[in-house]
Amino acid sequence: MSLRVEQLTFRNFRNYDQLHLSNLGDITVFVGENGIGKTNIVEGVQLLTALTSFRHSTAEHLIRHSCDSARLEARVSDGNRDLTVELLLDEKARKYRLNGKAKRSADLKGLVPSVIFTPDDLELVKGPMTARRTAVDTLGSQVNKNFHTVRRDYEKVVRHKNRLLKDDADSALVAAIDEMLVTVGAQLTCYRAALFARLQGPMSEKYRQISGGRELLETVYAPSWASADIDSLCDGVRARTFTRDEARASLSAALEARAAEERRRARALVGPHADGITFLLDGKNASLYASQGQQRSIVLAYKLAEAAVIEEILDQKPVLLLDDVMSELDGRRREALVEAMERGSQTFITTANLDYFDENMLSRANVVELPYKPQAVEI
Ligand SMILES: Nc1ncnc2c1ncn2[C@@H]1O[C@H](COP(=O)(O)OP(=O)(O)OP(=O)(O)O)[C@@H](O)[C@H]1O
Repeated sequence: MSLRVEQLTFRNFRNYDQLHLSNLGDITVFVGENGIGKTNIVEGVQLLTALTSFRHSTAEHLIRHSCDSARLEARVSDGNRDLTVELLLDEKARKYRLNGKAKRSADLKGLVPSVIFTPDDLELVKGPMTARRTAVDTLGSQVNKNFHTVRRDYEKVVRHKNRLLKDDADSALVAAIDEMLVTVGAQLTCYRAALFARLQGPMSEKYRQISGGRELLETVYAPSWASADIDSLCDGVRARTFTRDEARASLSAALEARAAEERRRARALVGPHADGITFLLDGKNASLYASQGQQRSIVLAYKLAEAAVIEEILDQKPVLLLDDVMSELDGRRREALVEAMERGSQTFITTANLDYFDENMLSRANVVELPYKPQAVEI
């Protein structure tokens, strides 16, 4: 059985002086006026489950104004195990503890996975490539600790390389960092490609359900050494996977071919930070051609596929965090979400208006009305 969040306690987190929520059931709906602190709760749960914040918040943002530190705690249980996950924040550090023992965040990844869905997620389709890479990497980090470590190491290598190129450093130094880039970059590319291969099927299938089978959704993962020109990507490339040695060889060749250009532009152009991820609707780039409604459906299909992949890899249903998204979905898309909840994922939902929820769902939910001044909330 999957671990579920049973209790939440926040101290000096965002606008909460104290927040204590107990007896959390399958579905909890937080309802309240704009600016009351609904999203803050979802962010807190994400920090205690996915161990990251979709707002990419710093300690300064997370700690309640004029306080020095914050503490967040989740009691989780699967009926056999009772665990306490804590996050302690101050200006200098972000420390996690499990049952009182200090843990690196990498060690807790995947313990209580979550999938978050917010209105800003439209960026996943219409935003820059980096939004799609980040989404895939965040998922990868939850399902595979090594993915998390390799991605962090890779980011350090690229930062270092960019510094060298900016300083017009000696070519021996650039060659040395390129060697590291090939080793770490090939690993990251292989992890991404493998994860993508798992996501593709469920994503297309969820989209088919949501759209009533009217359009075909495909996803293309193009490593930085391949052409980013969608029109030139044949079916073979769409489905491509490769071994680590093949990735190393392709990365090395691309680095060599573009070395002069990297020197001229004084930045790293080859490597997983330049990989392309594209959604295609009936063969056309969805970022450019899909309507707003189609883009929303792609995001929803992606999120539902994420939940399916997490469950498949970790054998654990992820917690669903739905921040103010019900109002944006039409009946068919809402049904797809409700169906995912009914498959047993614990769900936290925020809304300013309960009218978007059907009676049947509300009757099964724990509805928490946040008070006007929610500094101290005890439920
Ligand atoms: N570090 C902080 N210290 C104190 N208050 C904060 C801090 N960070 C954010 N807030 C407050 O939290 C509130 C916003 O909370 P949140 O984003 O959760 O609102 P919401 O209920 O989701 O609103 P909406 O329905 O408009 O999306 C704002 O009033 C903001 O001033």
